[in-house]
Amino acid sequence: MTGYRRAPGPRPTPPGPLSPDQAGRPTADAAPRAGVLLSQLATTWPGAELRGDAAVVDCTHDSRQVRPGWLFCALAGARTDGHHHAAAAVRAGARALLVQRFLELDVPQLRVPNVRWAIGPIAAALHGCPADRLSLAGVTGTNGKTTTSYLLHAAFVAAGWRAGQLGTVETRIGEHRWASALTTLEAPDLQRVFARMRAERVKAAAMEVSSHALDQHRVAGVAFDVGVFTNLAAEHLDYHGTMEQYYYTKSLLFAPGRCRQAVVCVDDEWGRRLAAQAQVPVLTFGHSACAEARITETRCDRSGTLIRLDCADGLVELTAPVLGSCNSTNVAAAYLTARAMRVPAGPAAAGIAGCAPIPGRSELIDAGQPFLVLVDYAHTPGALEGQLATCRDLAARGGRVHLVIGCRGDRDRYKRPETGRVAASADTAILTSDSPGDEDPRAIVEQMLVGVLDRPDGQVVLEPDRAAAIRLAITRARPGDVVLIVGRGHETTQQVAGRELPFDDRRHARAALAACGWATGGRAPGVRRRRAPRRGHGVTTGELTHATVEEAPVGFAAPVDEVSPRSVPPP
Ligand SMILES: CC(=O)N[C@H]1[C@@H](OP(=O)(O)OP(=O)(O)OC[C@H]2O[C@@H](n3ccc(=O)[nH]c3=O)[C@H](O)[C@@H]2O)O[C@H](CO)[C@@H](O)[C@@H]1O[C@H](C)C(=O)N[C@@H](C)C(=O)N[C@H](CCC(=O)O)C(=O)O
Ligand SMILES: Nc1ncnc2c1ncn2[C@@H]1O[C@H](COP(=O)(O)OP(=O)(O)OP(=O)(O)O)[C@@H](O)[C@H]1O
Repeated sequence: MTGYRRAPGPRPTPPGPLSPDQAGRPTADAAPRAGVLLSQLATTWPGAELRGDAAVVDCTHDSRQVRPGWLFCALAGARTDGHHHAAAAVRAGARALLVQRFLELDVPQLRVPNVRWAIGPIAAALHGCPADRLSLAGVTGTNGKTTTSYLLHAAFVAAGWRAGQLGTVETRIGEHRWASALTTLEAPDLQRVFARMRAERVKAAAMEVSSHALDQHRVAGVAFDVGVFTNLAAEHLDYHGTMEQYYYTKSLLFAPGRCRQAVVCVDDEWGRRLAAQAQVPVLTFGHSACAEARITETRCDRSGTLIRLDCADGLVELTAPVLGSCNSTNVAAAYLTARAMRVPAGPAAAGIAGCAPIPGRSELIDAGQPFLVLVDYAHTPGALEGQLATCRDLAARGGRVHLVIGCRGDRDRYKRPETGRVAASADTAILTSDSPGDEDPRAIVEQMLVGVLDRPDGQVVLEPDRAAAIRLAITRARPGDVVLIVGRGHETTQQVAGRELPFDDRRHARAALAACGWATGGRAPGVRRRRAPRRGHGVTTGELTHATVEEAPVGFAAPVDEVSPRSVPPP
């Protein structure tokens, strides 16, 4: 994206205090602001055509979000065209429109050739380009974005910086936290958050950048100090079409103007290609011999991961309370990015070492039971393979691994047989539902079965009811075993037949443990209570400042296709 420059004239005042809306986005409260003239915003986009003029105080791409005095940006989408919703936006108080074609509506309008391309820079200009005054890291890749962002955020905090974070799980501004609806916010929401960060004196932020966001220009108007690439594996191909296109979209983060320097993991072919092609300064890292910063050793146990990293700081030993060897590159990415952003080495390492548990990422559920229960967000066959290897390492000698896994509905169907094949290497693979959406969960499980046809009987169990699958895994576990529940991680709802229904793997795991006599503070008869969990583990996480949906009662366990429509407020 080029053609971006700051709007002339006075900067608008920062937005008022934010409050979470129902979808979990921080929203500006209706604080009166002078606003920015449409004619000023017009100068940010070459070729923009103006009809009328008015000062606008904020902007949105969604007519349902409009507040009095805002600019409504009409996006032509895949399902509907924002231009059809402009009249509703005006009725809701929109003072002006950003359009691709002038509309017969009596409000000032700014016409640009493509609203998607312009919306980021215009939203940035409207808020006074707040990202320009933040130190920003953008993390992209198929796996590891969330984990790396949390570790990086912890490094900022350890340096004494006021910090921000944006990603799949939540948005954090200093001590404020909001649950996320998207990995990367839409441009108007993103710029509003940056403005709030500036108003709250945030110095640096770690942000996940999804391929959807890059494709949809959500980060247009943002220049990252550091762009981080973790890895690439087949995902979202029903959106991007091919791996080549997926790679190309990810690589947009590393274009000059979008990031100033790149920190690239070269453990896969895509990272090596990116490092060779990027037109910004690149620091390569990973296990690979060609990496400039090389991980020379990785050790994992129940307390977390330790790596030795041979880098510009010398041979650095880093620990992080994140389980699993897949995290070695996340730890290295966080450290190297923190250093590139001028976090001193000591605080960078200390912050990563002291990072709080990351919701739904190898999260331990500890009710004192003599086996491990892990809830994780693995959703690619490669990530699952890594988690299973970790679980085998964590199991006691002779211990078994019981896996609960499904594949999401309405997307990435091609992953199902391969996921089934990898799943079948667990001692017990319980194939179940995972947010089936409009698909029949049994049909999804059958597609996973294609990959496990050659597995011996008894290891693979079909249980489309996810709650029952979790209970089954936990009742099968013996001392020294590991129960791995993957796919939903931090998520607290799933999509079932057009409805968003409450479901939290962690709650169901705790309920199943309690049903077996294991509960925090309690003790199953005849079994000795394990010692207290080590630092960073066994802690309930994900307690955000609001819930987007009501929770189902613990133990809610109706079969997935018999769940009644309840508890879900409209979006
Ligand atoms: C598949 C996908 O990416 N869809 C995105 C796309 O939707 P779309 O083209 O279908 O939009 P649409 O529904 O036709 O609406 C067009 C426009 O009309 C507006 N509208 C619509 C109705 C109305 O009453 N009023 C109104 O103004 C909409 O707000 C929109 O601006 O354009 C919309 C506006 O930019 C996005 O919000 C929407 O993301 C949806 C919410 C979504 O779920 N995206 C997911 C897939 C996503 O982005 N995920 C990634 C992470 C992926 C991962 O790693 O797992 C993320 O960054 O979160
Ligand atoms: N560097 C990595 N390489 C491979 N697998 C990883 C890596 N980091 C994490 N994983 C696995 O992928 C899962 C998702 O990790 P994480 O949430 O950090 O990635 P993400 O890129 O943010 O994915 P999402 O956008 O879906 O949240 C983890 O729960 C873990 O199983």
